[in-house]
Amino acid sequence: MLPAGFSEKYTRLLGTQAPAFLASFDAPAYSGFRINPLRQPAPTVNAAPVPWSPWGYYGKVAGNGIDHVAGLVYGQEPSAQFVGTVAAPKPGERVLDLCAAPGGKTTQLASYLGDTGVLVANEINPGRAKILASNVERFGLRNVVVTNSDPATLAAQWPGVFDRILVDAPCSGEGMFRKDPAAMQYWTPAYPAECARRQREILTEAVKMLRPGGTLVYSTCTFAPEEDEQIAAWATANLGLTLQPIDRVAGIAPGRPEFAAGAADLALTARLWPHLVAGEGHFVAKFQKAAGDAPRVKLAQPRVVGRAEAALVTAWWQDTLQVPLPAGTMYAVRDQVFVLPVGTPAWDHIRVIRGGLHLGTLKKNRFEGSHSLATAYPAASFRHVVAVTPAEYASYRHGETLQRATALKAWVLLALDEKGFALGKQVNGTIKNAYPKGLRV
Ligand SMILES: C[S@@+](CC[C@H](N)C(=O)[O-])C[C@H]1O[C@@H](n2cnc3c(N)ncnc32)[C@H](O)[C@@H]1O
Repeated sequence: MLPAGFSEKYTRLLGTQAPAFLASFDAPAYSGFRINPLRQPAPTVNAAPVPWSPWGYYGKVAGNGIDHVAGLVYGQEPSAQFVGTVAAPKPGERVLDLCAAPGGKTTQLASYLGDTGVLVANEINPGRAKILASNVERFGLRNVVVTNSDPATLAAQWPGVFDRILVDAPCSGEGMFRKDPAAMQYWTPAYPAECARRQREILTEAVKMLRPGGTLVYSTCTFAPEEDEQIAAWATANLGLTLQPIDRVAGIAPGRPEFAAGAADLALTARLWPHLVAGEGHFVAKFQKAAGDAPRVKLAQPRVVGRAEAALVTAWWQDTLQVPLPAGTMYAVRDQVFVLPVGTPAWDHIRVIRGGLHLGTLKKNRFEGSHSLATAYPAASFRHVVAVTPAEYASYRHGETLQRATALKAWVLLALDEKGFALGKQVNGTIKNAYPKGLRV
């Protein structure tokens, strides 16, 4: 049942449209997924496309299925996919996804960037930041830096640094009531105003990090005018931002100027109403920051790996993969080796969870490649690919070893249906399990 006060509020706001809006809560929620355009092979999809999302489809993905585990798909509610479509980074840009966990929009923004530029995906909550990093790894992303800091700390370090910023704000979540009824328990008539206070704080910091002329996309999954048009009106009045038009398709409605002070430009924002689109509730606004002189960006300078360490990495790589080591600075954090995405800004005061592609771990006189490589590179990039059966796939993900009667002694990629999902070390006919403990099921 909808919370007390909610139906009255929207009956008042929506007038003749209110019955259709309220009736939509009795219909089932939509689910969707996106395929990963950066990975091969593309999964076989037998589903209707989401009209506003280039890689999006209606339907569910199985969490333990190979397409999900191998990072070929990401489950994401269809309306949420519109946010990435509006943000659509251009190749080579430096992009910030400020409120990023669990990573739906991050993985979508990365699909636009391809393997170019740098995407900083930040999440304030430490537990959620780990989930974000895990999804970035599963999706095989190489040019993503995952951070776990608050917006003010980031803004102090990164003034004017980003070409494009997404603020997918924490909100009252009214648009998800149908998908996740538990979200209703937090709702009170005063909750949207509380959320709006936090959204203004986040946007105040976000805009400091945007370069002059840069693009900021703000989104919520709520219907509340306090968090939608009223925030957009406040941002244009106070943050030097100008609203930009959004291409609306398939029932996506314009924002409602009358829900705020009435400024006509609020109609440039977009609303996804569940009685008008095949999806849940969402709001999106796209802004441009006033032009000006771009500040000089100080780039990250982590500890570059020494010659002897680099030789260990290169030897392991050449034994295991038949594509070149990725371009970019190879650096180490203690014994962990990463490749820094080109253009990564200096991160001295920021908590970095994953700074680009994780190559692996330096051990005594040897190197061991990271699980990340299993999804960052297609099967054809590996020298040794071991095809597994569905039963072996399940047992390996459980932590078991596998047997193969060959004399091969090498790191191998394990693949189900040619979809790589894990590395393993084959010695004396046994493939030792290298599946990360945190991912075992
Ligand atoms: C709507 S969710 C983000 C969903 C994500 N963009 C996605 O597509 O998977 C909002 C996120 O903002 C985070 N958050 C909460 N308070 C915040 C704050 N004060 N500053 C920045 N982020 C915050 C929450 O932890 C949550 O992960």
